[in-house]
Amino acid sequence: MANSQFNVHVKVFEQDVEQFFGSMYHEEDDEYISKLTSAMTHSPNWSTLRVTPKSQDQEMCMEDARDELQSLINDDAHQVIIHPHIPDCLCIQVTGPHKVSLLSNFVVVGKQCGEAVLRGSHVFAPGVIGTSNNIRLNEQVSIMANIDGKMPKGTKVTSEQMLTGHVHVGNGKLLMSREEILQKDSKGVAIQITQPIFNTCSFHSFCDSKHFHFFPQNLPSMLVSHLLDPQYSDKILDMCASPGGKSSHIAALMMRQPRVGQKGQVIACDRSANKVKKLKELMEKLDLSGWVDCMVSDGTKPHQSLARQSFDRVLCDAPCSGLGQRPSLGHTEYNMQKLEQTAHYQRKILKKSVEMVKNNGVLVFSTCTISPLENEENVLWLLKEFNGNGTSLVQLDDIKMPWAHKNEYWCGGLKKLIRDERLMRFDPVVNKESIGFFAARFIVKHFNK
Ligand SMILES: C[S@@+](CC[C@H](N)C(=O)[O-])C[C@H]1O[C@@H](n2cnc3c(N)ncnc32)[C@H](O)[C@@H]1O
Repeated sequence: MANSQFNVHVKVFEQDVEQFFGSMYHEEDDEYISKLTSAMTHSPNWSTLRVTPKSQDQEMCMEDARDELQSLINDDAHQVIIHPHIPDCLCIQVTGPHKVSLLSNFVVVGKQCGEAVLRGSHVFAPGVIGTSNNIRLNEQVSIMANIDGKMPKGTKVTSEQMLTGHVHVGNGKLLMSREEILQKDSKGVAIQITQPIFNTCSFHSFCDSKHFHFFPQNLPSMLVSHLLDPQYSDKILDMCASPGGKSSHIAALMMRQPRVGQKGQVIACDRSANKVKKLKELMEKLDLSGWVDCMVSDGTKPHQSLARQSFDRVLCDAPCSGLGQRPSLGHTEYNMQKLEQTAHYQRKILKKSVEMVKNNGVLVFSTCTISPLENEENVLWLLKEFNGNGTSLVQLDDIKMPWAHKNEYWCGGLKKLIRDERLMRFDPVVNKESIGFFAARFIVKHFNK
């Protein structure tokens, strides 16, 4: 049963951030902010997986991929659909919010764990903070997410404590005793979700059928690699590549392009050595090591082995505030000052990204946030910084963007850009199918003097 009462009373954004968004998004809809905060606590209504044939020589037949995924899921309630516009995307509908009854016994989890449950995960032992008294193995319990983060681990919790500061995120079956769950270094699934608020098939890592890899990836992230439009012989730089979703997608697209010229290459960089190690492991698992080279490189000062103006295409999928991620139980770690700092940091990486692109090459910039400081404002900054008066000119590419924002929530100079439909902006209020996201594609020219 759908629960129209799923109005989670959490503060989604800090007050100054909410005020700022309010000042940016107001013209046609003065209820926009309340719609936005409600949308942020809800799940997108599709789960999406990217499909890649396991062998380079195998044809990409989406009907076969859909059938193989459907049999892998083995559940008629979750129908797999081929996305009507994205050639390598399969979708599974998310239903909800469902009405789930509050039970007398419960387990309290941290905010992040609660968000993971809303996104389809079971509860893993490290995410548990406390429990009600006398919970028993195999019984049904309610899962309550602690929002303020103030409850100490190991608390025996009373129902009165649940009246404020907690959100009911689903019910499940207890698979471990209280002692097992709360002991140090406890691992594994502690509660198996049986009654989710949002119901979907959840995939936490990629899975395989006989002929296909299925890689869980959100819909706009998939579009980014299509926007980059990699060709078979391209040399491509991914400035911020971990955990590797887009690098692996770019390589998968490249290898299926007409084989003109020499085989190309993706250089997948990240600042963190540990993340680069995991990136390499992922590329090996996906049989992409022959296409993707992974290296430690800080985007604010790229590694000296990476020659300037040598890449056909550069992706700057910048570290961001993540304010588009949903369902969310609050993005309150970001105030305006932090948003400004994040946008500033992105500019440093963007500037270096421009330097790495060949003359007449392509740059794609993307974030998973809805903060205009990091998105539209950074686009305006980039166009001004490289306006051709110096040694480089950066221009928005003259293509119509899929999913460009058609509604004019934006004011001032930004509105013109939106009208031009040259920015891809997923808005959680408008785009029910996805998280909040942003991307833009540029052509870079250099005048070497
Ligand atoms: C949005 S994530 C990238 C997601 C990735 N493109 C994908 O599709 O899987 C941003 C990444 O940037 C990395 N990062 C942060 N600062 C960086 C820097 N100065 N240079 C390179 N990478 C950086 C972080 O480690 C993080 O993994």
